Amino acid sequence: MIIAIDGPAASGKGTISKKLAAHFQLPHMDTGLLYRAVGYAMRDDLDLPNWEQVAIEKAQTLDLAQYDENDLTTAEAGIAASKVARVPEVRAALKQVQIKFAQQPGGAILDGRDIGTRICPDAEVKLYITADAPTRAERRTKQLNERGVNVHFDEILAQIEKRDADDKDNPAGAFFVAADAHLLDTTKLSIEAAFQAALQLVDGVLAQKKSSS
Ligand SMILES: Nc1ncnc2c1ncn2[C@@H]1O[C@H](COP(=O)(O)OP(=O)(O)OP(=O)(O)O)[C@@H](O)[C@H]1O
Ligand SMILES: Nc1ccn([C@@H]2O[C@H](COP(=O)(O)O)[C@@H](O)[C@H]2O)c(=O)n1
Repeated sequence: MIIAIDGPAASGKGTISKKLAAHFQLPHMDTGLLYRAVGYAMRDDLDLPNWEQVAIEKAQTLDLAQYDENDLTTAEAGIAASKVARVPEVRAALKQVQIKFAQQPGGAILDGRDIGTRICPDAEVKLYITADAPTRAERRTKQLNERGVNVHFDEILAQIEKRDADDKDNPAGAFFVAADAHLLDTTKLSIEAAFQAALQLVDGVLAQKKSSS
């Protein structure tokens, strides 16, 4: 079974994906980390005249295991990720990694921006997790502050809104709600309530598929 989970920055898709993965005992891939790793690897190279070619080479030779997740989950790495994500050949290289992960026996859960629309268009279940931008910024600010990173709500909100807009109008991307995705707005939900709502949606789709097969 493949579960595809998409949504905007800091919407809680990773949190829900990890909990669903534990529940269904499926491997999980946070595909944003792939783009973040390429962005982080490019941190000193993004001003080079040939930065796109350098990014393509880094994506084609990416070994995610070589990166520390703390380095990848910074606001700066998110901004760099959004930039390299606009290069079609970077997306093509990372698509191969994602498809290989999705096709392992028994299935998988992947979360990102284009999982239901492009990477796994035939996924059994597709969820689109969202929350309003101030709520997402508040959660991300709290997350970074708790890690000792001194950021303010206003700057994080501005970054999230810019990243959402850039991702949505990325001509190389496919960040939109898949026609067969189930929408879940977590703005007013606790983590546990959001997980239970997601689980209910997944169970509902699986029950419907079982009864019609
Ligand atoms: N429903 C919720 N209520 C409160 N906090 C939440 C909720 N969902 C997630 N969070 C918190 O918000 C932060 C961001 O969540 P998470 O990393 O799951 O988002 P994401 O969509 O995967 O982010 P990214 O865009 O970076 O991939 C985390 O600190 C998480 O614990
Ligand atoms: N499937 C994906 C996943 C991510 N991106 C780009 O990476 C950025 C960081 O992603 P997070 O999920 O960690 O926030 C994101 O803003 C996108 O630009 C992507 O294009 N496709």
